[in-house]
Amino acid sequence: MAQCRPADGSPEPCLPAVTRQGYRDAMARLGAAVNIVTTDGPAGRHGFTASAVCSVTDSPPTLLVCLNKGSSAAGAVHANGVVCVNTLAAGHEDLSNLFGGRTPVEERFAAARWCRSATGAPMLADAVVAFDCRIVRTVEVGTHDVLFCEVVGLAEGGAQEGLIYFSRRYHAVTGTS
Ligand SMILES: NC(=O)C1=CN([C@@H]2O[C@H](COP(=O)(O)OP(=O)(O)OC[C@H]3O[C@@H](n4cnc5c(N)ncnc54)[C@H](O)[C@@H]3O)[C@@H](O)[C@H]2O)C=CC1
Ligand SMILES: Cc1cc2nc3c(=O)[nH]c(=O)nc-3n(C[C@H](O)[C@H](O)[C@H](O)COP(=O)(O)O)c2cc1C
Repeated sequence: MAQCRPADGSPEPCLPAVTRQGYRDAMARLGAAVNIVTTDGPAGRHGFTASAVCSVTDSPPTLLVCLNKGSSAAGAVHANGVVCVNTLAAGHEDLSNLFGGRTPVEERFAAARWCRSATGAPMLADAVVAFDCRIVRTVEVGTHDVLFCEVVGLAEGGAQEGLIYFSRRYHAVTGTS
């Protein structure tokens, strides 16, 4: 790596200080699947786009979602206590941008077809895969809440191409050889 100096006993740090923008630029190089995380219940329907989603453990099946505390979806997600993580396919780029902010909730949902999952959270009809979840723990870290979500239902779709967000752009990836 260009910034890494040899370990020659020098007291200087090996890497420069990390700024917020530097961190974001670095994270832009870390490709990730794109998901729409939905919720419904007493606090109403909401949803947001999330790339910060990751598997935690398979026993019990648990994934995590990082949710910005300032998101308009945050109140509903916490109050309802359930989410459906809908993993997007190639062709869902516009839907991802709609759920990516500043669009009224009803406009977001009007742009796709949804089913009701067992928890009540909206499940995207043509998702690559959908994880129906109950939020079992929340940990606050800086600007975000890390939601630990126990998966109580699964639905696999038939899409052949997934969607990856890398270098601030969407890329279709194929699962067939
Ligand atoms: N984890 C998050 O909250 C993420 C938020 N976003 C938001 O979506 C919009 C478009 O994203 P980009 O074009 O990739 O722009 P960007 O240049 O702001 O972000 C580059 C990368 O940095 C990370 N990142 C961005 N904002 C972050 C935040 N507040 N907390 C933690 N990590 C963050 C993500 O990995 C993102 O792909 C931005 O407003 C960005 O803040 C995007 C990806 C993840
Ligand atoms: C590709 C992409 C990935 C995103 N990933 C996340 C994420 O992991 N966590 C998060 O809180 N926000 C993420 N966002 C931003 C939220 O989708 C957005 O802030 C959210 O919809 C709230 O906007 P609102 O307050 O206008 O509703 C992402 C946006 C895009 C476009």
